[in-house]
Amino acid sequence: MPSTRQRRPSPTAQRLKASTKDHSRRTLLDWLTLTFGQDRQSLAGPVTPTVLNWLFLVAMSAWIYLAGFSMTALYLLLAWLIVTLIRAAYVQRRRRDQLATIFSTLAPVAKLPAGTASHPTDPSRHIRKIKWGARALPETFTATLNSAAPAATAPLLRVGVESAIENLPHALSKSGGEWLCTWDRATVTAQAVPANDPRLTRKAYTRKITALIVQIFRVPATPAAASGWNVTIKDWDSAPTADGGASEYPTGLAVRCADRDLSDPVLRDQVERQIERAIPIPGEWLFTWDPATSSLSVDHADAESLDAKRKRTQRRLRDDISALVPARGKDPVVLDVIDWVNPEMDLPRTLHVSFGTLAVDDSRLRDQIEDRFDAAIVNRWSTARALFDWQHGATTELDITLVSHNDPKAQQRSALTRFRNVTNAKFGSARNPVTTEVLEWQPEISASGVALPQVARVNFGTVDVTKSDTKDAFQDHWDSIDNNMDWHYAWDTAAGYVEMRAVSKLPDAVAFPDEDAPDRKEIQALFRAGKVFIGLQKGGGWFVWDLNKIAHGLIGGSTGAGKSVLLDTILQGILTNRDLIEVVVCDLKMTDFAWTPEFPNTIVFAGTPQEACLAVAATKDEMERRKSLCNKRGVRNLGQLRALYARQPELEAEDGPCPRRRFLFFDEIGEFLAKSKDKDLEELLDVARSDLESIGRLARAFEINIVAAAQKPEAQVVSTQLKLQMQFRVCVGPVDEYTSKQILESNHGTRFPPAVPKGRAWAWTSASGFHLIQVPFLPSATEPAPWDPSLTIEGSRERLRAGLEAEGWMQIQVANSDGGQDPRWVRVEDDDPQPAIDAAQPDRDADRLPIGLPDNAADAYLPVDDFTPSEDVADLDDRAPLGDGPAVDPFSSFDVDPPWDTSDPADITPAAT
Ligand SMILES: Nc1ncnc2c1ncn2[C@@H]1O[C@H](COP(=O)(O)OP(=O)(O)OP(=O)(O)O)[C@@H](O)[C@H]1O
Repeated sequence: MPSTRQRRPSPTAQRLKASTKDHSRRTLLDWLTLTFGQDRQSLAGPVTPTVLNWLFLVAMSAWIYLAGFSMTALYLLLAWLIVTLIRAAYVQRRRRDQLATIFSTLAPVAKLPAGTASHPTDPSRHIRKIKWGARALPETFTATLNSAAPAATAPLLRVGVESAIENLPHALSKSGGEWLCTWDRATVTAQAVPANDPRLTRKAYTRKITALIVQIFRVPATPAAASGWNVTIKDWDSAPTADGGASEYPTGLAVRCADRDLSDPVLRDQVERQIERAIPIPGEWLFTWDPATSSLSVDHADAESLDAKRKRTQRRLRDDISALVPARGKDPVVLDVIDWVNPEMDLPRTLHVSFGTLAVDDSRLRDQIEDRFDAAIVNRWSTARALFDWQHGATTELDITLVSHNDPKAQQRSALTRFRNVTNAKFGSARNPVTTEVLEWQPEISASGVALPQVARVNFGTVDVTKSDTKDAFQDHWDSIDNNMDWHYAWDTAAGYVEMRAVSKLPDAVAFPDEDAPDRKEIQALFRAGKVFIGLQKGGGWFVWDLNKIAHGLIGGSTGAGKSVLLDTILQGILTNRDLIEVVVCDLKMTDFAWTPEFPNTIVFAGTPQEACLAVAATKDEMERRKSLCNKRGVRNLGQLRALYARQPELEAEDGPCPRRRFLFFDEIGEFLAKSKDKDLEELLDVARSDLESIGRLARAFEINIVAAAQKPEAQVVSTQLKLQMQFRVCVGPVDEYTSKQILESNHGTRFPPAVPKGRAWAWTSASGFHLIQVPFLPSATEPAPWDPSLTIEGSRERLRAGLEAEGWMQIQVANSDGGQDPRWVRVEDDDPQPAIDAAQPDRDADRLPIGLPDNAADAYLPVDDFTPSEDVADLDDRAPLGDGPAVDPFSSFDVDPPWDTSDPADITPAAT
């Protein structure tokens, strides 16, 4: 029987058979897995299809056991089997598709291996713990990233994976739910949550914050660079929303910044501002930077908390100062509060500002920064003031200290600001600013409650300060700073600056010093050196008329202002120095100076115009005599002649004693020189006028000096020629502009402060310019001080008499033309006492009238032994009125108590009385 050989199935048939077998097995597996294990989406509470399937089987088993197997049971079982089989085939296939989708979506970002075409990667090896929901869509799953994936090592880069997950459909997609990702190192668990899940708000915040950190720190997207970065939300809080709900917000962030340098203040500032702007929260973000660990902690604080206030303060001050610096250069302006006034306040005590290499060394810019910053401080804290301490080096640093507005330093600053602004506004311009600096402050606040400089300097830049109008205007302005003191001005017009030093106020009245007072001795020493003390000058020091430089003087002023008193002080020097000086007194009124003939060196007293004309003529002759004497001895002036005689006494023995300095003294010269109706007199006057002009022109070398007083020295009376020679002028008391011009050739006579005290005058020499002075009070006869009757001022007559007595002179009485008697002085040792001037005939007897040198002059006057002034004396009026010294009362030894405490030279504050 032939064996029938069975044919082997074809490969296609074999593959079909195997596939059918696989399919059947997978269908069975799918059915078993889904029906009895994984059909777990909830139908109602804990009831899931799997639970129903198990319940159905249990119920069927119980039924068959109790009722026996029946066809109904069979049909039911078959129906269930078919339904579950179909469901399993459909659901499991869809789930596999979903899993494949999840895998294929995540594989690129999670760097998951895709496998090969023949051996594709099984997605369930990487996507695990899947919980399926409705419509075969995932509800949760876990994926473990490949260690090469950026998100596996760099938390800030997880957003790529999360975004991929968020694109996947899930069981709650339809109802608007979202994926929520939680990370455990490289493992991400995705969970679909409903749209109203509060964690979604946190997710949004976290995502935004992370993106912000990446953006503001420019975190590189490479795993290596980003691995040290992390952002953690420390905690959350919720705030009520407008619709009555509540919304969550983060209350703390911890940012780890790999090895980024966090010490850069600009970066910090930018980060802080951006975080605040991007993540607004109810309250305030506080930033704690730790450059050592490269970490930043951002914490929420109540907006009204101290820390929040301090942060805002620091931020605003930083903005204030930054706004004041022109944005030049790269360096930012960084302000830090170093410490606070006290632990409970947000008022800073010290601040530090770093300007880096910004160009802020221009003093104007610095002043502007200081003024405006100070204004900002005052705006914020009305009682606080800022003090500034600049340090310029490679970088510019500034320490700012806030102090109370009562602090002396603060007052100094605000005073300086005021001076600076006013001075600049008045004298400067935008192109040419005038800068004011205070070199030294007075230690005390002034009576008016402001800080005042002791020494200040104003630099005028290119403003022309050679003009006296500009100088005067500036001095008037500066004088108005305070009424309790004066200023000494030292101008350097070439360099364009003036330095002011606070000095004692010019007193309203001061007595001429007592004869034994040091100031009197100094005045005397000056006089003997040819320097006539005139008065105390405003700004400190004495106004001294140097006869060696300026020969003739004119004193004008309104009646009763103190002209005669000034002339008395000059006469006092003349009459005291009998050995050196002689004087011709012309007093046509015969009132104020009628007492002068009593004294030995009044060689002529002229009381009528004729006498005065004679006196002038005789003085002119004397000038000629002196001139020819000098010519004879080949010297140019009397000083040289005196020196020659000192070297060669035999010459003096031959010529006779060297002539003394002669003063030609006129009271009311205007009245004397005015045109006379008397023809003879007018002829004499004409000669006198021209004699006076030549004396004015030539007499300096021969030591003849004119001192003339006139209320109104009008040009038609006192000739311009003569006035031109009188380069020492004084205007006592205020006068109108016309008179001022007659006296001073300027309007200074109109420029007196209100309530002019007696003896206040403008004095001028061509050498020293104008000075406001106070003439000390010296009456011709002892009388009470007009400003204080309890003080008695010894008159010049009494002083001179005492001096004569002390020197061995004796007063005698001589008959005068009125039948009375006048006093005269004679040397006691003289055999034949002979007064210098006969009282009865003051000028009518040429023999006895010593116009020129009297024959007995050598006996009558003390020897000329100390004429040559010592250097000290010669320099007395050149001394710096105040120098570096304090504001000194130049007549501190006077009887009048000055209105301030002279024991403390720096103290210009009026003493409490
Ligand atoms: N330096 C002074 N200090 C204080 N008081 C003064 C001073 N000078 C003058 N007086 C007061 O003013 C009065 C008038 O002064 P004085 O006689 O010198 O004025 P005068 O200008 O010479 O007036 P006249 O032109 O009328 O002679 C004095 O009696 C005195 O009371």
